[in-house]
Order: sequence, then C-alpha cells, then structure tokens
Amino acid sequence: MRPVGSKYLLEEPLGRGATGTVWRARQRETAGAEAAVPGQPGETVAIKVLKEELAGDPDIVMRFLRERSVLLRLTHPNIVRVRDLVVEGDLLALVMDLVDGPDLHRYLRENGPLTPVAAALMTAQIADALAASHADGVVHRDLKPANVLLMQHEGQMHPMLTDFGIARLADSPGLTRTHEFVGTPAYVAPESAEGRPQTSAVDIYGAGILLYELVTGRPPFSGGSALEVLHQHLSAEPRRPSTVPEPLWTVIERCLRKNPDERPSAENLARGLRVVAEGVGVHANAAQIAAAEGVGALLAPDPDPTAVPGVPGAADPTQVLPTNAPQGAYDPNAATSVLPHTGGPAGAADPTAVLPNTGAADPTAVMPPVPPGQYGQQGQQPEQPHPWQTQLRAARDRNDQTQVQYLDPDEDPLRRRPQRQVARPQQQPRQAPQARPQQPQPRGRQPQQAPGYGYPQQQPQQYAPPQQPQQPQQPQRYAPPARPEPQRPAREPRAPRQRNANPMKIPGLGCLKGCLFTIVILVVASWLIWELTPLHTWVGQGKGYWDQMTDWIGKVGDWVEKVGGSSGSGN
Ligand SMILES: Nc1ncnc2c1ncn2[C@@H]1O[C@H](COP(=O)(O)OP(=O)(O)OP(=O)(O)O)[C@@H](O)[C@H]1O
Repeated sequence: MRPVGSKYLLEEPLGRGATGTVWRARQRETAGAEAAVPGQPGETVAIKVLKEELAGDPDIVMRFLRERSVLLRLTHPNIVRVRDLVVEGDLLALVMDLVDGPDLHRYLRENGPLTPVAAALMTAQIADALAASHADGVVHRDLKPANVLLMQHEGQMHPMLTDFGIARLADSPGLTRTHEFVGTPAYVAPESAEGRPQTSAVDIYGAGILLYELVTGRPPFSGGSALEVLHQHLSAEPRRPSTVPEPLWTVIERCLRKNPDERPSAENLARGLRVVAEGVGVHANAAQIAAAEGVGALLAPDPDPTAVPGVPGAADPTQVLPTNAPQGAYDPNAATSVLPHTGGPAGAADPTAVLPNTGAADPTAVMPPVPPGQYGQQGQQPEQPHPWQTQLRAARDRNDQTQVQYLDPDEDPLRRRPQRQVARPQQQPRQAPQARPQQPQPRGRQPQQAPGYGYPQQQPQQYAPPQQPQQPQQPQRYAPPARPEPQRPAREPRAPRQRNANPMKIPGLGCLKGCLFTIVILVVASWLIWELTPLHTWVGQGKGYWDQMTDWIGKVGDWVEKVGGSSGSGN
C-alpha cells in the first residue's frame, strides 16, 4: 500500500485511463479543512492519480489548484463527488467517492442495449448532471459511457458522471503549441475535431452519441480509422435505426446537429427526454404520446452556453493562443487539449512516480510528443498512412481511453496548407504507444430494460420493430506513427522468385514424380511401337500388345514361383 499525502493509502488499482490510474484507497486520517469531505479514518475512497506527464507540468499544477474550488463544489446526485485534491511534490490526485458498480460501457457490453424508455431516462439523469455543471461554468468535454459509473443504491442503480474537469485540466492553454490531441474520436463534437471554439454544446453532442449508443449498442459513427470517424462527425448525417422511436430520434438528431447553436441546452434535453420516455412507454396515454411527438418544441438551444476556457474564440479572459498561431487564424490544433512532454528519456525513473511504469504493456500510455518535422517528406514511404491517421488510429472508435497525442500542424489535412519542402531534423526514437484491445460488441441482443435501475418496466408501444442484430465493429489495430527511414544504399532489384515445385518439402517427391513420368512415357512408347510396327508379327505370335504383355508378365510370374518353389524344396 502506498501513501498519497499523509491522509490516504492506495490499496489496489480499479482501472486505468489516459489521464491516470484510479485506485481503491483508504483514508488514514481525517482530511484537512481544504477538503470538501473530511472523511473518517478507515473510510474507503477512490483516488485518481494523474499521470506524471500531467503532474510534472507547472501549468497544469497551477490550473489544478485554480480549479480546485470548482471541482470540489461540483455536487449533484448524478456526479461522482470529488472529496479532496492532493498536490504533493510531483503527485496530483483527485480523491473521489468510491462508486460500487460497473461503468456504463461495461454494462452495455455485458447486457446489450437498453429499451428506448430506459435509455431516455438514463440520459435524462446524465443531462441533469450536465445542466448543473454547465450552470457552474464547467464543461465535461469527454462524455462517454466509460465516464458514467453505475452506482448501486438500495437495489437500484444510478448513473454517476465522473472525470469532470480532467479534460479541462489537461487543456493547459500555454501548451497548445505542442500540438497534441486529447479526445475520444467516437464522441468528439465536430467543433472540437475542427478546432473551433467549444462551449457546453460539446457535452450535448456527447450526450446525443451516448443516447444513440444506449439504444442501439453502438455509436453512430464508426470507421476503419479514428480519422475516418472524425470526418464523419464533420460531414456525415446520422440515420435513424428502425429500433429507435421517432420522438427519441428527434432528440438524438437535435443533439447531433453539426452547428452547436442548434443543440438543446442540457436542461431542455433532460426535460425532453422525460417527455419522450413517458410517450413511448406501453402505458402511455394519448396526451403523453402527443407530447412525445411534439418534443422538438421543447429542445430549445442554450441562449448563453458555457464557454470552454483556453480555446480560441471562447469568452474566457485567461485565454492564451498558441504562440505560433496568429490571432484569429484558423488553427485546428489550437483547440485541442494538450499534455506536455516530460522531456526525459523513455522509462526514466521518476522518484515521485506513483503509477508503476509498466512500459510497453501499459494501456494508459500517453503518446509522447514528437519533435516538429518528424513527419517530413524525406524518407517517408508513400504507402504509409497519414501521420494524423496513424496517431488517431490509436484512439479507438468506441469507448477508447482518452488519447493524448502529438499532432504536427504541417501534417494536419484539415489545414490544407501546401506542403513545404524544408529540411527536417532527425527524428528521436520514441516509445511505442499502446492501445488497449477493442472489446467485441454483443450481437443481436434484445434491448434491456435496465432492471434495478428504478425505471418503469415498460416496453415501447408503437415504436418497437424487431431488433436488428448489431454489426460488431471491426477491431482496429494500432499502427505506430510513420517513422522516417534511415538512409540506406539502394538495393539491387531482386530476381523474380522461382516457384517451388515441392512447396511441402516432401523428401524425394521430385525424384518419384520423375520416375513415374518416365515409366508412363516408356509404356506408351512401347505400346505404340508394338501396335504400329510389324514387331508383333516378327515375333510370330500376332498377339496384341496387351495380350503379349499379359503373357510375358504371367511367364515372369511362373518363373518367379518356380524359382521360389525350387529354393524352398532345396531347404
Ligand atoms: N469513483 C470511482 N469509483 C469506483 N471506480 C472508479 C471511479 N472512478 C473511476 N473508476 C474506475 O476506474 C476506471 C478508470 O477510470 P478512468 O476515468 O481513469 O478511465 P476511463 O474513463 O476508462 O478512460 P479515460 O480517462 O482515458 O477516458 C473506470 O472504468 C472505473 O471502472
């Protein structure tokens, strides 16, 4: 057990994410007055220990401290409470209430999609949490099922939103020059993907994706690569699956509008979803059905959305633009969340590290930044995937851990700048990033009513066509970023490969084949000679070839028998 500060002892890891590891921990002594919840000695808590990359950066530590009061006061029945923030040496940790239950991603994986009623009611509670946080000026920015924990309480389960402020902490504005990407592609709003100003509407977009996934078992946009998924967020229109009732689709479609100004406020979203839940249930009366059908009128946008600080265009006095971007210029990287490079060699021991350095096997590995110019044209193979593509491939399309990756602006396809022919510095060797393997999706499961969630056990009324089996998403393989090849002498062109006649390598097979072929040739040749020449008349018997052959074979047989018999009697 490792101490965290003087007040807590880490017991066992509960899970790992891109920004840190969550531990089950025990309180050693009552926390000081600065903690929101003093706690009792012996009490069990959850502690998220942020990665060294975060903890080692003074900008992030400052932000952590500055936001301490915001995170600590963010209380809501559907938000995992942050009890304390520990800053000690190079250690940053959030002490939270321990939630005894699975996260929503795991629940979906194990139980399949929810019914429209259950999905609407669960998302309504998440929207309640968002409304409270937006009112407090906090935008989540990484809303996804993995960040919703299901708390068991009196036989029921309640969704609890966690990881508030983590993306915000990582989004240190002074560091945007390092051009890294933070996000989970399947849930990223178009404006975030494009680097436009972000507001609380990004959380509404995330809620729309989550709602779609709750009711269908998969997010609306998927693709062969994370880049493809991001492009779909920017340009593809989601289609209504036949299992989604029309009123629920109205809500999803409004949340997924490309224009953030057209998305509903969190408060209106919660209200609209409860109306839909009533109207699509089996016990709905005519008035409730009519109200659900008119839900569009309830989904008014937020007239004053909460701006995400530190993003160009956001109404935030602390905003700092990247030093290499002119004010007002379009820079898709400027809005991305960033983490600093630790600067140390890979695997360098850090005495303050709390997380064990698991090296390549660590699925939470943060992609280390790459020196600018690494992805130059020199040495880059034409068939290699685009650097952006390879980087984002590591951020899987569904419920992946938040990825923090380097993005060179020169290589960003969205910038559409002409390629510059400049000499690039030599690339430093980098630690291979890891990505955790994709979990297979359940196939053909019937929607769950989420028993034990406190939802009415209703079945959808007129909006329940048979459930189509969901296609599992193709697991993506992580392709490491393209590396420039070292200069090598030009190779001699290879001689064309000879096909091997004996691919299975059976000894003597070639010889056997040759012998058989020769015997066949000899038999055919002798037959032709016998039949087509007067040989058989010269021999004086006038027999056909096969008769003569049978005679001779018989004679040889008799002779062998005789020889055998005489040698036997001799004995
Ligand atoms: N307060 C908590 N109580 C109990 N378990 C928790 C708590 N917070 C997180 N966990 C567990 O720890 C796991 C990791 O959480 P974390 O937020 O670091 O990762 P993530 O959300 O899956 O990934 P990422 O941070 O990369 O998006 C969660 O899946 C959950 O199982």
